[in-house]
Amino acid sequence: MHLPTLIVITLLTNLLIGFYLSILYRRRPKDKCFKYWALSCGCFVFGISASVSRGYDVPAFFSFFVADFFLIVTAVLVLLGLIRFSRFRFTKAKRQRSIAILCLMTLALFFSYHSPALVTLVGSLSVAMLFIAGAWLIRHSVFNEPIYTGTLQFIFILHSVVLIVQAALVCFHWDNINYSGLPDQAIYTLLSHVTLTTLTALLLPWLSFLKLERSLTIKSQRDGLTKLANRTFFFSQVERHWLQYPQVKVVLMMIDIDHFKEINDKFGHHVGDIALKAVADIMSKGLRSHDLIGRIGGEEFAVILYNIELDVAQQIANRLCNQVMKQMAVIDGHNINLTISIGMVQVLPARNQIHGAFKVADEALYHSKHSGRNTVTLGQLNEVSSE
Ligand SMILES: Nc1nc2c(ncn2[C@@H]2O[C@H](COP(=O)(O)OP(=O)(O)OP(=O)(O)O)[C@@H](O)[C@H]2O)c(=O)[nH]1
Repeated sequence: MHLPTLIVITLLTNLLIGFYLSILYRRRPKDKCFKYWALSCGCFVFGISASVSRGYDVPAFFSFFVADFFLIVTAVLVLLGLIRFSRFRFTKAKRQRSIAILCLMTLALFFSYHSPALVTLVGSLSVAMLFIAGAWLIRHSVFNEPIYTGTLQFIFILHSVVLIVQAALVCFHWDNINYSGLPDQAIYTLLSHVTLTTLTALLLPWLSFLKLERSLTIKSQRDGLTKLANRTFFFSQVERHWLQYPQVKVVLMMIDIDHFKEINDKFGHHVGDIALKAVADIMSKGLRSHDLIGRIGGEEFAVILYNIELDVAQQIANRLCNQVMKQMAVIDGHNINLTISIGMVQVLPARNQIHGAFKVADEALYHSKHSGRNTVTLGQLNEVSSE
């Protein structure tokens, strides 16, 4: 492809992506990553435009030092955006070390711009190093989209390889490099460099949309106060599991806080909320990570214990009652003496007992309430028996 045309297309694409990212940043100023990535597109356009001037009668300070400096800043801004995006812990020590390395790169660039070969070597290796750091950063950050982060990591590594090849070509043709630019062979590495930068600029906003979509999905599935599954999500998960694993025995527990209205009336809703969160915490910590816990009403919870024997489930239910009684005696300085009542039933999903199971567990819970509360009642499909 005709090089000037490709460069013009790349510059225009980067300008458009930069403009788009700046609009995103204006709409969501909390997401600082967009600001850094928008600025990085701008710096890239400026850096490449400055380096294009190498074929003309432009001072080497501008066409080499300024151009390569802006390309280094481009990579730095991409990394800063990634740090913001992934909430990577960028400690003070790491920040100081990074600033020191950047100062060294700038100094090396400044002292080498009188030699076209040396400045190109320093510029290429600096940007390659920054992209290796980017790949490392992606690897050590908590991203939830393995395919896209894998692609991004691959692009970063490929980018570093391309720049290292460019540096090698410079070493190889050291004496042929003059102020009008790189040797012919390096044109391909330059092309790869601009293409990979454009790909990165395209992938980054895409990644952030996936992240936003995921966080909205999680919000729609969770109860805002306790962070447990909300009613809709809980029942959809139960149905899904019931259909997917019809042979797995499960135990369903319905859990209700005793005399919760009195706690609200006596101590206020604020204390009631703290108590709800504390009960949810006790359940989350006391159950296995694959069990499903949901807040299905104001002070009512439901739990599905998967693949469990009935006697073990009963022990767990009794333990929960005891833990709540002991740990919830005093909340926020008030003696609230909170307890819970539990109704439970064992179900074999294959027998299509879902709806009946909730009814029986509810009846068992009702039985617990009427037998003095702070107790567990085991229901059986078609009959209810107190423990
Ligand atoms: N603080 C707080 N209270 C809530 C919330 N959701 C529901 N409630 C309260 O929970 C109380 C439930 O009261 P009831 O249904 O009478 O039940 P109870 O007082 O626990 O009595 P028993 O269940 O019979 O032991 C009501 O006062 C609701 O206002 C919430 O998110 N926060």
